[in-house]
Amino acid sequence: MEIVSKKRIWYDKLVSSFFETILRLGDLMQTLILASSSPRRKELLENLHLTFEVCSSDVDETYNPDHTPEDIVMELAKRKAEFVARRYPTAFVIGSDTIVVANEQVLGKPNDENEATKMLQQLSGSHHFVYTGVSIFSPTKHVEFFEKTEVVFWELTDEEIYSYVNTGEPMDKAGAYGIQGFGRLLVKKINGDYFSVVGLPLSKTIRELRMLGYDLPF
Ligand SMILES: Cc1cn([C@H]2C[C@H](O)[C@@H](COP(=O)(O)OP(=O)(O)OP(=O)(O)O)O2)c(=O)[nH]c1=O
Repeated sequence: MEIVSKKRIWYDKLVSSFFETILRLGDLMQTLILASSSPRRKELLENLHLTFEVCSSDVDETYNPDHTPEDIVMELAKRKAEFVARRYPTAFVIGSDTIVVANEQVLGKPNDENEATKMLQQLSGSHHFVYTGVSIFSPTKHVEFFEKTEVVFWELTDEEIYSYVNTGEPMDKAGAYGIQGFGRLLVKKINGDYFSVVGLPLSKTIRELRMLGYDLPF
């Protein structure tokens, strides 16, 4: 009788340590997913030597123009992250969205070179705001936030705008410029987070990830 119960105890211990090991392995294998097709966002995370997957989310990006810019970017970021988080509920998923706001007008990505030229004419010689919304799903929680950065452009000549549009750089970027590329030559100064203009407020995103329980290697 005593032998049976000792065997039982030994067996129970074995089973529980097996499950503990599985749980610990689960913790070790935390998966991070960037829900974006933006090469810039991918590069920003890669520069931190983080291990992550990229999963673009093909969501509808229409929004209610009566909403505030911060609500628009957070809503779109959430849509992107949620789409991927539904498929991978145990992962940490980051979604992000960037828009440019000049004179209360929202500028997204230009549809053609003509539109890019008009956007740059509008930004020339004045200031605008870049809003980036971030939405992060953890296996148990969701957080979202936005960053607002002021960017001031030099007065641009028609030739400058023409040759910048000809580089092709404006075409997949909100406001028709990339501050990380040739577009840096159009910028007189910025007030706020540079990385947010490129598409992902890095330090705040990493801080939020850590608070959600994601183990970072630094
Ligand atoms: C203002 C500015 C925007 N951008 C980019 C960042 C974003 O990629 C893009 C804004 O479009 P988004 O719709 O935010 O992103 P995306 O379509 O490129 O990628 P996804 O929706 O899959 O996440 O503009 C720059 O790269 N540099 C800049 O200076």
